[in-house]
Amino acid sequence: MIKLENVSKQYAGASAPALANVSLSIEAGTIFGILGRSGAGKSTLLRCLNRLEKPTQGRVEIDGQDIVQLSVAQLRRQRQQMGMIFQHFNLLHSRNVSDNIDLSLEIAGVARKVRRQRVEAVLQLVGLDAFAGAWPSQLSGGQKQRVGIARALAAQPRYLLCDEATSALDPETTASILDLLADIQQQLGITIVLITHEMAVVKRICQGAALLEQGQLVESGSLQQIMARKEGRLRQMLLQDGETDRAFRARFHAQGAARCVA
Ligand SMILES: Nc1ncnc2c1ncn2[C@@H]1O[C@H](COP(=O)(O)OP(=O)(O)OP(=O)(O)O)[C@@H](O)[C@H]1O
Repeated sequence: MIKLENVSKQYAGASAPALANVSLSIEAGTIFGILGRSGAGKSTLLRCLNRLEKPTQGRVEIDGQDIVQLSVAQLRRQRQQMGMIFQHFNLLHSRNVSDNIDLSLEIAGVARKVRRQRVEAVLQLVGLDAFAGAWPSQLSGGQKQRVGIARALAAQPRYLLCDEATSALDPETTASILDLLADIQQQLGITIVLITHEMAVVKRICQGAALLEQGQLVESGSLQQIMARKEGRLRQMLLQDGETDRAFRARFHAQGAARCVA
């Protein structure tokens, strides 16, 4: 479980905090979406979860341990629990698919035989077993993101952090990557935290969400809790989204939803 308590982040020289007293919980074994406009503090929040950023104040509890207080050695171990995938994939173009995945394992000191088995297993998991020897330049955007996901999973993390993982992809590819993430969550039981500005992403795969605005938390909770708040902003956003479909409304018994849809 992830628990943030009064987390604030003030960047040096910035006139306003990127995060201001944010408190929220993310249940283990769920997919959780972080929503907000550009500059709302989404990336900063995500980076506080793997301590790429150190909060100026507050607690970031991962499985009961406040990671703000960890030593460098403890932090290195903790980071192995946190896989990350990026909007622009961040693959090394001078390495083939297998070697891109293998690199972080090699750096982590994993034995060659174990690395080979892990690379094979994650390539199979993301449906790219036939592409082990391919070069990044030979892959589509969706395939590149599958490599990014495989690379993150090779270290066997308990958490997968996704920074706008589908923003660079067309709608069809986005859907297939989201379904893959949902599938992986089911198969591995990991917790996935994703940044998105698309309500459709939340509706398709998330069990919980949070909305940030100018560094402040507007609202958070499970989708059930969000949909039960009749005046809630997230409920309104979910129902106003053009893609709102019957299945979603039925899932949360959103009476009066039709009224809300433009
Ligand atoms: N390294 C940094 N140094 C100084 N200010 C920063 C830094 N990173 C982010 N900020 C500022 O903090 C605020 C929140 O940025 P952040 O990137 O977390 O927002 P975001 O919601 O992820 O935005 P986007 O969707 O555009 O990526 C913004 O005002 C941004 O300019």
